[in-house]
Amino acid sequence: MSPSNESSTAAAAAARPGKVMTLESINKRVVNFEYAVRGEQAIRAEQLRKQLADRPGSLPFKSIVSCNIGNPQQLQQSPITFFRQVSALTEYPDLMKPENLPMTSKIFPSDAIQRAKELLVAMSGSSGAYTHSQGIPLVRERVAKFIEQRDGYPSNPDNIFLTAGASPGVQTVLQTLIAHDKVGIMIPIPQYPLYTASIALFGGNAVPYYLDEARDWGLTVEELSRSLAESRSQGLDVRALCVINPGNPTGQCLSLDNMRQIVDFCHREKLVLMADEVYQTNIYKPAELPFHSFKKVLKSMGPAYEGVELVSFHSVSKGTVGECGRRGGYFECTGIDPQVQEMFYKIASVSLCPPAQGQLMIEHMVNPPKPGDPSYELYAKENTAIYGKSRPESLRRRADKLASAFNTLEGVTCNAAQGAMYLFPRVRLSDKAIKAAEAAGKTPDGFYSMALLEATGVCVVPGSGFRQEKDTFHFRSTFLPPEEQMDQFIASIKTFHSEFMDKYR
Ligand SMILES: Cc1ncc(COP(=O)(O)O)c(CN[C@@H]2CONC2=O)c1O
Repeated sequence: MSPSNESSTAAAAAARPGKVMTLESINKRVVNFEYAVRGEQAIRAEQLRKQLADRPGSLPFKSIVSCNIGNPQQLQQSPITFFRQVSALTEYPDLMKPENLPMTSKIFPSDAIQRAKELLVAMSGSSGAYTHSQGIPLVRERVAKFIEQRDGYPSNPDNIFLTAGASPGVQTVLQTLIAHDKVGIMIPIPQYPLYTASIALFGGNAVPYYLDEARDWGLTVEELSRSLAESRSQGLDVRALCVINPGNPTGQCLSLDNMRQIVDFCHREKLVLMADEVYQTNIYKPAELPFHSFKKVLKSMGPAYEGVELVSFHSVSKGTVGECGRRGGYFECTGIDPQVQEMFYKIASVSLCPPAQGQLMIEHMVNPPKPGDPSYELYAKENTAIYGKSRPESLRRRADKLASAFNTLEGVTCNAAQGAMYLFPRVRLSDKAIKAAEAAGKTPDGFYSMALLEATGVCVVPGSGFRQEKDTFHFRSTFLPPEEQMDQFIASIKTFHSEFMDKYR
């Protein structure tokens, strides 16, 4: 190394005596963004889970109940058998070799074997191979067919991008939209923190519009207009409106009229509509509030709305599939400039491809066994057990039972869940509790949620993690614990709440 290089190296080392990467030196956006669903409570819950494993009986409860995350299979929701049979066969194709088929056919139904063979061909022979960056063409064709059958309007596989869950799809679109630091993205409050976290990471501005708790978390165009006018008056270049339907954390479902108003609003105000529809099969009032996709609503409004730019997101993480860890999702582009779609493809190609097994799970979700297939009877039974159509289904019962229990608690009100998998009760806390929270350096609902965890093992997410009306306090809980555990789960919350309220009167 030449003397001048040596001196520059020494100077560089002297200028930075410690680590290259420190909280002071790394990207401030990374330091500053927050994602509450796996925040302080979740981290503490894992510590307590480990303590219980290492020292059983050392805590006032026997187990941690993770109600902080919509993770159905962590709370004993069983996977759909057919989906796992196909996954197993695609992961170990030797099972389908002629010499093994007599044994395999005793365990795997013929339609699972046939589906696995078909999908292996679509994946150039192995689930270990990279796939097309936009996703396996056959799977995208099946997603398009599912969308056509659901909505009654054409869908083009070339406008569909398979992703490692809906999250990276949302991030791809936000990253593409946020071209400078004055870009605004409208998000609901309360909101799922994927949006605020991603907007912050990409250097944009979250533009809040408030859902109305008194009206079942209703969304009004008046509020959208207020929020948009205010942010534009502040010089923001507002480019998109994010809608989560059914809502997370609030569980509301939009009416058809409300959806038409939202599409018209985006049309008038030239906003990209980002429709997060990952809970589209978690619908608990199908008669009064069935799910309508924004794709269908937009197309039903006729040629005057052809120019509206819509991106719709779906996932295998929710509904009766609940395969969160497999990382499967997709987004469909409607009215998006083809050259911009090429940019989405370019972003996707940097990560090479979404997980193959995640893509296969998408195929199973949109193309499950049909009546007459050997696996249909079992599929229909399993699907009904989790989310029946003809009777009050399990998830719906749990949602109503837990909401009713919350509404019996002193100072608590809770809207019923119309969809999704969460309840978002409001807790009215005493000044004494609020002061104790401040003294502990926590938000009031963070203080309450942590006390709940320490006393009962129930892990929820403080409402502050989703943002909320000023001076209101909430927490978000899933209603996923198995029905047979619900009574004990509710009893522990009731006991805790009564003791907490007495302590801080
Ligand atoms: C509204 C919404 N959109 C997107 C996602 C991302 O899903 P995938 O990336 O897994 O497809 C979630 C996940 N829900 C989180 C995870 O569990 N609890 C939550 O609130 C969500 O609630």
